[in-house]
Amino acid sequence: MQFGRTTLSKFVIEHTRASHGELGALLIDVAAAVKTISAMVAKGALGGSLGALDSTNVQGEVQKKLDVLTNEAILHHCEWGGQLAGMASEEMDDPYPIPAEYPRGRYLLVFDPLDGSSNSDVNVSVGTIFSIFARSTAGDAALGDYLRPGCEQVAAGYAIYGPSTMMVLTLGNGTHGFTLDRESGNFILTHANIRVPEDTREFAINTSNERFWEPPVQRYVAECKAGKSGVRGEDFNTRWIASMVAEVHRILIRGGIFMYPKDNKDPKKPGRLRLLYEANPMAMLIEQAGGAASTGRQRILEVAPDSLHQRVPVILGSKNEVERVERYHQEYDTGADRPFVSPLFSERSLFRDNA
Ligand SMILES: O=P(O)(O)OC[C@H]1O[C@](O)(COP(=O)(O)O)[C@@H](O)[C@@H]1O
Ligand SMILES: [Mg+2]
Ligand SMILES: [Mg+2]
Repeated sequence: MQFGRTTLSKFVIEHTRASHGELGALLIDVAAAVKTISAMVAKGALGGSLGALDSTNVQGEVQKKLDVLTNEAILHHCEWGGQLAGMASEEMDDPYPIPAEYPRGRYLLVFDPLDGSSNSDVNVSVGTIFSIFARSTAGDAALGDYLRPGCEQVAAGYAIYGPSTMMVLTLGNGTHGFTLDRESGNFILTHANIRVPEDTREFAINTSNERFWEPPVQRYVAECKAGKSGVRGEDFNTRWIASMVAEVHRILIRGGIFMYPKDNKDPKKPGRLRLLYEANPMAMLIEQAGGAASTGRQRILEVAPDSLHQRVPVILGSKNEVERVERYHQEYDTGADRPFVSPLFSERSLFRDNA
């Protein structure tokens, strides 16, 4: 390591003086968990942890061995430090109380321990996503403490386990990327103040769901696909990795739009991604980098959660494209995208034989 470079530890302690370093100490524990997970994931088939278990999580998804192991890694790295009032995760039905032998703090840590876990068996990038809220006092968290809108997050971030391991972090003052230097074991600030380009010609969506999307999303994607020959007048490129972390990372680095929109595939699910530990932290990171994050009808960070594992439509990335998709939703909801047809000439009109 070259001395003088900014490590994640130095950065977070310097930027959390207002919380007397408590939040910084928690983030250092999260970074330690990330290093453990990075080593675990990098072992691949040699680690004996690939493949599925017989169990399902609260969302009815088959758990991978790595889903469970990475969840435990975060719990055990972060439970003892005295900063936390509780934790909640994609892989646990209910919030995790801090064990009796450890002191309580005022922070709540909510996380997706392994995002894109179906990709771990095929050696494609996966990640960890986390979100941090603060209570006004230290003590054990109640369920209601977790149900806060994303605009109240005090920090959010993700780790990406790709060719290199990175942690991307926001404390509400820009979005910053740190690359793991495996020789020294330190995360080094390599991407200060990341900015998402406002325009893009790249979109990411799982097009196998096209028939289930709402018309505004169908309209947007159809226009991108029409390229030079359509209303956009430019060709677009498409990407789908099926790891939200990898998609968001690409968008932070070179722009783009990512959509997992509302669809009618399963009426019980208003979206695929989970609000508290996927959408909210990514929305904060993207907004802090100058991008936008929306459900199509509302800023994600303003959605008031009503349950821990609630799902939400997600449209995020380059500002001008996200705003265009929002406009298409608005035009659809108000009927402004449909030509006006006088009721006199509609199906059952005065001028038709309605008998
Ligand atoms: O398989 P699909 O429907 O394309 O869904 C992909 C999406 O699901 C996720 O893998 C969900 O995350 P988990 O792996 O944590 O359940 C996202 O990372 C990704 O964007
Ligand atoms: Mg996930
Ligand atoms: Mg997951």
